[in-house]
Amino acid sequence: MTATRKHTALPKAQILVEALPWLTRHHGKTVVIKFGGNAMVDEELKAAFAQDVVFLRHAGLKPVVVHGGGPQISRALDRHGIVSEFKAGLRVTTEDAMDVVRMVLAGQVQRELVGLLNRHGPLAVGLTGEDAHTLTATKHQPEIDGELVDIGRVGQITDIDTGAIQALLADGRIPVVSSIARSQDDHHVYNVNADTAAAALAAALGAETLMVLTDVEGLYEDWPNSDEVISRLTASQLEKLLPELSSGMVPKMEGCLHAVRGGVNTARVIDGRVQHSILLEIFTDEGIGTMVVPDEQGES
Ligand SMILES: Nc1ncnc2c1ncn2[C@@H]1O[C@H](COP(=O)(O)OP(=O)(O)O)[C@@H](O)[C@H]1O
Ligand SMILES: CC(=O)N[C@@H](CCC(=O)OP(=O)(O)O)C(=O)O
Repeated sequence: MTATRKHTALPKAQILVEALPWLTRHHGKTVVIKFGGNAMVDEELKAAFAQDVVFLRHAGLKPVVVHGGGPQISRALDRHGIVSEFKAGLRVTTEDAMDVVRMVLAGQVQRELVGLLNRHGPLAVGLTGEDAHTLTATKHQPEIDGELVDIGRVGQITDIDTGAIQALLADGRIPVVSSIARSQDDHHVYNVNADTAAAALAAALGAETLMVLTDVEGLYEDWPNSDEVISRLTASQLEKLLPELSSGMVPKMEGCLHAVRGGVNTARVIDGRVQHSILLEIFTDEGIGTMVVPDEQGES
């Protein structure tokens, strides 16, 4: 009986041992995980995401969650009779739309993730970039066809104060951040793309890794004509590719570039629709999805 039990438990022990090199490399390190709204497919997946994050925390890492909620915002705007429009991958955000964005991100999506994480103990604390000056922004006007375009209350991050997040991490908590920023004069709030916010936070926190969970397998080489995923590229290679990218991939890959250039060791875009995609990263040397590395790490 005991021998049988030992026999069936052995593969499980081996699996834990296989994770050891990754866990050793990341012990005590900060990992910023961006959970995209498109990757929040169903309840099971969201619960599995929470388990993975709690696992990392108990394995000695310091996970910081930055969440999106694009589709959830679009649905809520629709209910308010506001049509969603995107320019340069960013939501055109009127004053009225901003109220809805804030309500959905901070009041719904963030609360839900905090709840799922806290099923495992008193770990997660939610905040938005407005809290403790975490994210300060000015109005962002993207350049489209050589002209600056007004897209309303969309913010470009100018300052980051990591104090509140660092304090939570030091206390063993898991910060869950909504991508809303305050203006310098504190008169209004801005809608910040969640990929951009996650990347900026990863750089400011000196994170080891940025993981971006989305609804595709990674960066496709020739999207939408082929589903060949680029598995690894350097910051310079990515920089050359940026002008060719479209829609949601623009802020995502710009964010990865910003993070890696800002000192983050690796930035990864992975398929959040796959259950336990974060843990799968731990058990595969080259990882899944697309990995962006600093130029010094070259091609391999
Ligand atoms: N080269 C590309 N490779 C993969 N996806 C791309 C590419 N170019 C554009 N996309 C689009 O970007 C989307 C992901 O961005 P987005 O919709 O903002 O997701 P999220 O909610 O996770 O931030 C994909 O679903 C795909 O439609
Ligand atoms: C300025 C801007 O576009 N903000 C985004 C914020 C949410 C987000 O980025 O969510 P995903 O990561 O799920 O796309 C928006 O309003 O949709």
